[in-house]
Amino acid sequence: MGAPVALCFLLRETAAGREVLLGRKKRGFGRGKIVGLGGHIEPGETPAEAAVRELEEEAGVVLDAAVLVPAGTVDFRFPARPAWDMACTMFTATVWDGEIGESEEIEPSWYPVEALPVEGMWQDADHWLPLVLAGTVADFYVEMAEDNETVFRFAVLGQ
Ligand SMILES: Nc1[nH]c(=O)nc2c1ncn2[C@H]1C[C@H](O)[C@@H](COP(=O)(O)OP(=O)(O)OP(=O)(O)O)O1
Repeated sequence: MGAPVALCFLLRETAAGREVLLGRKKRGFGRGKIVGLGGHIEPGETPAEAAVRELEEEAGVVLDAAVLVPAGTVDFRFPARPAWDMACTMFTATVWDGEIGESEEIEPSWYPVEALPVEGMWQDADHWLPLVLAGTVADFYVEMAEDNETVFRFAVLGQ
């Protein structure tokens, strides 16, 4: 299993349809890519606690762990670079506080769920993110190719 990370997708209803909060990574791993908000789970933290902490650090979002809705997991594998392997626990939330804003790490933006910015995301995101946002709770498996960019294998393990 890879390093434990937690992500939380905020969802809001607008006149134009449902939108999800994603962010452009400004530094570090995946720099330049549009990603889910979240990050590494620190020792002693639950995935929900990590999601709450990361969303505040990255985008000023104030969440109550009790409102997080479990949304499955993704096992990210990078066989050519195993140090990048990550075991990701996901949540969604429709209730939060705080003023959403940019941090040194992430530039957050709302995107229509029906028109995700897949061109700017990791190439695997198109396989699992639409399912997650449609409410499918599953354990996804993503294995990247030698180039660490294209998808070698994708599987939905449990629903
Ligand atoms: N193949 C992949 N597809 C994808 O869509 N997101 C991926 C991915 N592999 C990793 N990620 C995401 C999950 C998570 O949002 C991010 C890794 O977290 P970060 O490196 O941003 O962690 P932290 O916020 O803890 O950063 P630091 O504080 O800089 O360590 O990369």
